[in-house]
Amino acid sequence: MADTPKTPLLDRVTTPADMKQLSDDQLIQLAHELRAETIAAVSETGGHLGAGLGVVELTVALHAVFDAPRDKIIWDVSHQAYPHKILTGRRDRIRTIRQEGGLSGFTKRSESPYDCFGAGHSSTSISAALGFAVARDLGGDGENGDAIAVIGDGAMSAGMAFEALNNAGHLGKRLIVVLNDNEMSIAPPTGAMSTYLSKLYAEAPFQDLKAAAKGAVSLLPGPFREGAKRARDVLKTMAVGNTLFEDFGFSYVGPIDGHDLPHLLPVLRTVKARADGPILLHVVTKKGKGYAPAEDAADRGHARAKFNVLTGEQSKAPSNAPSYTKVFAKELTRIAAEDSRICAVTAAMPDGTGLDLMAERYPSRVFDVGIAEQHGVTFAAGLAAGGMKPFCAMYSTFLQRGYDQVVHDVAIQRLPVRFAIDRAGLVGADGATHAGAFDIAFMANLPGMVVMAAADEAELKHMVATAAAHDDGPIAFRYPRGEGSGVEMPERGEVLEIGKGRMIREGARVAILSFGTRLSEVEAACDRLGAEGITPTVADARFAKPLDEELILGLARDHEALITIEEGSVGGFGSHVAQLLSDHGVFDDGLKFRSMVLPDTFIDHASPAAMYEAAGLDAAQIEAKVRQVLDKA
Ligand SMILES: Cc1ncc(C[n+]2csc(CCOP(=O)(O)OP(=O)(O)O)c2C)c(N)n1
Ligand SMILES: CC(=O)[C@@H](O)[C@H](O)COP(=O)(O)O
Ligand SMILES: [Mg+2]
Repeated sequence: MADTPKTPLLDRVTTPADMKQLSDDQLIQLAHELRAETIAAVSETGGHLGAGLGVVELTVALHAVFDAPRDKIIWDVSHQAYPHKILTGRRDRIRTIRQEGGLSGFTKRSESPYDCFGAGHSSTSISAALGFAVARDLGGDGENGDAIAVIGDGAMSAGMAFEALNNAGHLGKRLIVVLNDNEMSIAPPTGAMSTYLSKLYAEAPFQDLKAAAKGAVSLLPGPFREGAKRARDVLKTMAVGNTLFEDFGFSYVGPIDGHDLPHLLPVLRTVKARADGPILLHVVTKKGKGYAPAEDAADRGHARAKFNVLTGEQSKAPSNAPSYTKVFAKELTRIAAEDSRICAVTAAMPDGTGLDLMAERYPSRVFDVGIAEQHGVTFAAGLAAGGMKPFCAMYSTFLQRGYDQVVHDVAIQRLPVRFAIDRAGLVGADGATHAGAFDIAFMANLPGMVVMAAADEAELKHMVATAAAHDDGPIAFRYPRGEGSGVEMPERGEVLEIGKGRMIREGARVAILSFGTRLSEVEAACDRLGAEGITPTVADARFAKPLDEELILGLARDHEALITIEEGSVGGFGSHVAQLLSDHGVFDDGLKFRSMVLPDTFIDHASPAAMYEAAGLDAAQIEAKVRQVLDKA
């Protein structure tokens, strides 16, 4: 693996059509080359590794058997789609993946006709595939292709996947669902569904079937001769019967070894030849397959920084500042030691939210509900109603999925659920699907919801303590991905007064009211302006709801101009401040008001700094805004 991989077959494949010329033996060789190329590419860029390695053979088989882009192959989450990208005309750009201006780390319709449906969030593939199947049958775009959803066992834990199965079973359309079961989510999967899937292949005569299938294929002189008949026999033997999926109206085929192309190819060919309704093919794979440092890692190489291919060692930028996630998790664990009613909920992100730290100490008070944000929020509401103090720790972008539950189950009932909203703002390489752009707007609009944003990691510590102490209704605090700014850390978080901001520096003429971690950029801008004698006042709002009315109205009264800034979309903090000023008739007195928010576009992946520059929210653009309101632009 140290040398540049030799890829004679991969060099011949510029689109999946080129694979139709290859024999089954050559497809096996192609899979080897594709795996080597995937490892080599991700070692140079970083990104999602383990899931892609687990579906190398499946990717080859699907593209060899089906005819994309006429047939629609829909990758759930699509973090496993790197091999698909390599085979579908993007090999020359695969080393740009997740970099500014480069390929997306997920499927994206605007990137390629082979990415027929974009993703990033999980468990959407069956619904989308069913939509394609129905559109096909209604003559939508005149195409007649198959719709194939490839969904992982983790993604299958989500309610949305079952809503789709339920609907698909009822409609009875020809639809192919490939369940890629690697017994892993990002962390080991939890829940009854995971246990059920494991039982399916533990109980099936898996090895025997595998041998039978191999035998059937080896009898064939050529890959296609009598292939359909033989594979049909294989299929007949393999259908297990009485599975949950059959009760949903699907034909169930499997489980089969997803790394065994001589097994996979004839089964897929037969599925293609014979499916006449919804069919679920249960494929068993290994996340990280074929690369020891990934296979041996606890997360099976889910995501990696750039790494050394020989050793698997990752390169990481050195930093002394703690990550926001760790600060949250440590403070919560400290408080949990003092209060046995503190508990926490994660939706399949125990490491990402830091709750694995708390789970080490208090396993019975940390709940991983699977990829089930909707359930997670209502479960937290139930915990709160039952007298516990739940922290619902979710990434901003994934909390979107639980929004009705936030409104209906938490806010309307004024239940004291504490929302720890991680990955708030622009996250970088994961791009638009993962940007935490909307939570300020969608949380602060809810009556009775307290909404805070941490300006730095010390502030976050205070906000965790504040949330723990807040029993009078729901409360949310947001913080970004990555490391803090290295500020001095208090021993323990202080409980903040609800609805009170803080003054950072007193100046004249222009006041900048910051909500969240743009504060450091605001300070940098003011330092530069100070050299020219322009000295804005700076305040940290801390709360978007309730607003610190005294502070804000005072700033408005004492300055010619007021600028708000936040790492969120329009409709958030700035809008609430504008409403307050309007309610108090402040604009009538001639205040110049500017609200700096994310632009009304989805910003493509790049470094967070580059994304904020594109968004117009960096120090230089804050400086320009101050000059502009002072007519000194
Ligand atoms: C709605 C939503 N919640 C959480 C995530 C984060 N996430 C990305 S991949 C993943 C695990 C998916 O597991 P699985 O579907 O089994 O795929 P595998 O990585 O095992 O191939 C999770 C939890 C997400 N993408 N979307
Ligand atoms: C595919 C997916 O949704 C996750 O793997 C996500 O990329 C994790 O993001 P963090 O790296 O911010 O935890
Ligand atoms: Mg999985």
